[in-house]
Amino acid sequence: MDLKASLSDPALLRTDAYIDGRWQGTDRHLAVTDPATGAHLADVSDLTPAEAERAILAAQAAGAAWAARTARDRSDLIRRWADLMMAAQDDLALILTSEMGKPLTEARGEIAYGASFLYWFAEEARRVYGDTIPGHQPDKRLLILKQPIGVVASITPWNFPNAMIARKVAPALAAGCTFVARPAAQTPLSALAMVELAHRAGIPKGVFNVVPSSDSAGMGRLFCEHPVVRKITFTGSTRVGEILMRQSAGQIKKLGLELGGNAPFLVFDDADLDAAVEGAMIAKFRNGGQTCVCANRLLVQASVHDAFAEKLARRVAVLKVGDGREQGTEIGPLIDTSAVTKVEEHVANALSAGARLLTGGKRHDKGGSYFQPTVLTDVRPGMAVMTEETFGPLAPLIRFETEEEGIGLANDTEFGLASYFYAQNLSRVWRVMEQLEAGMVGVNTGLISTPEAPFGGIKSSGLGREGSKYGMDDFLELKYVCLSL
Ligand SMILES: NC(=O)c1ccc[n+]([C@@H]2O[C@H](COP(=O)([O-])OP(=O)(O)OC[C@H]3O[C@@H](n4cnc5c(N)ncnc54)[C@H](O)[C@@H]3O)[C@@H](O)[C@H]2O)c1
Ligand SMILES: O=C[C@H](O)CS(=O)(=O)O
Repeated sequence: MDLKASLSDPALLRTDAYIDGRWQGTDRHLAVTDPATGAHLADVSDLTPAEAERAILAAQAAGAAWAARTARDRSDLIRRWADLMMAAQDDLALILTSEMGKPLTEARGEIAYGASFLYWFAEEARRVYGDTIPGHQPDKRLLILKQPIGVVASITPWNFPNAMIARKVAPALAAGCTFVARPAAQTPLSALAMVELAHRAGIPKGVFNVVPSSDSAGMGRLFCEHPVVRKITFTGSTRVGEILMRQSAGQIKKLGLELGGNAPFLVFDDADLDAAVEGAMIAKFRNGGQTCVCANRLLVQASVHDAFAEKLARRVAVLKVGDGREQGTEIGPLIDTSAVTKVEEHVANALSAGARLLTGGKRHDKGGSYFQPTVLTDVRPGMAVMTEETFGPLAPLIRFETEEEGIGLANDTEFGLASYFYAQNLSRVWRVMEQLEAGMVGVNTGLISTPEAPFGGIKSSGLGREGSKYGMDDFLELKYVCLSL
């Protein structure tokens, strides 16, 4: 498929780096391929860390003027950018599905989700309030100023190639910071289309820069070790988050870490089972199971287990697997064949230890990186699916007897990002929500992400929050002024 010819605005398909307001090519390129077909989509500039440093210096040069603009100015520019993103929703979704694989309906949803962070922080920009504090002496006046951190660098994953950048760049620019984004090498086209639209919106040169690169580790070291970069905002695995923490410790660099998950999805005996099944379908199979907040373990109270398992397996068995561009596709290809191998290994590990297959369980007949949506039951502690993030369309069911046992199983993980449970008894709802060790809890819902709410986790799932009124604080420094009259 000729992606550029398929766009109503072919100029959105950009392949060079965007630094200091200019498109800049290199003599090395990284190939972007279509996970649905394996077809070559584009060759994108592949920057070395030395070349990417130009973006850091451009962001530094642009910083003072951007911070000096009124909040209203920054707000208007960010909102105009969001308007342009929504006007280009179909093209941006086609670019996203082509490089990442998710169904077009979900890609369109991601563009709206990404834009919603721009709209949200366009408003928050104008509400960065300081404080005055009653003085400790008659001639003292105490002030609190909130000022932008400075140059921010982002490293983001392939699974939400628009929204994961939008959720970071929006508060950063709203706060008066400038930004250098290094997108995942698998999905740079979405980031480059975003910055094309930022350029059209009038975001000044140097404020938002995008540096594609296949040198993940090298770019990480550049951001961690460069003194001009004052904050790194990372979304990805806990493994890499730990590397970045170690690498940036020498400069006490501010970090925002949105890391791995292992979300429990509890179904109690007083749950509405039909609602729980629909919630599980969203929480488990959205983006083919390739989201950090996916239900990784489905914990079902024994008395309702068989009824829930039968309903769920029936729904999963008829999910339409295919190219994300085909009408009606519900499950696209996984990002690559190594992702398929991981799902296969989790299924084999569970079956060999006594789990039972209810539906799916194998690579899809379509070949490539397609996998059958799968439900296992009789899963037990000690199996890989209980401790590792599967990141694919695999729903493992685990029985539990008592509420206490269910909560104990849910919390038995190093992670603490999202969690979900279905119950109707009000006292139980309060008990469970208070005891779950997670940054986010969905009660009788499988979809919790929204810009109004703080997104983030505890334990090995990360540091900080993105979105909500709390999301601005991560891009601001507090300055205390003691004024003597
Ligand atoms: N908490 C969240 O909001 C969130 C969102 C999406 C994905 N994730 C997590 O991300 C993981 C899946 O995404 P992934 O496979 O792309 O994760 P990953 O950690 O392998 O890669 C994430 C990004 O880091 C880069 N990277 C890899 N090694 C690096 C290094 N040594 N130094 C600097 N950067 C490096 C990658 O190129 C990519 O751009 C899962 O664990 C998922 O839970 C978390
Ligand atoms: O996995 C990445 C995203 O954070 C998931 S969500 O769309 O924000 O829920």
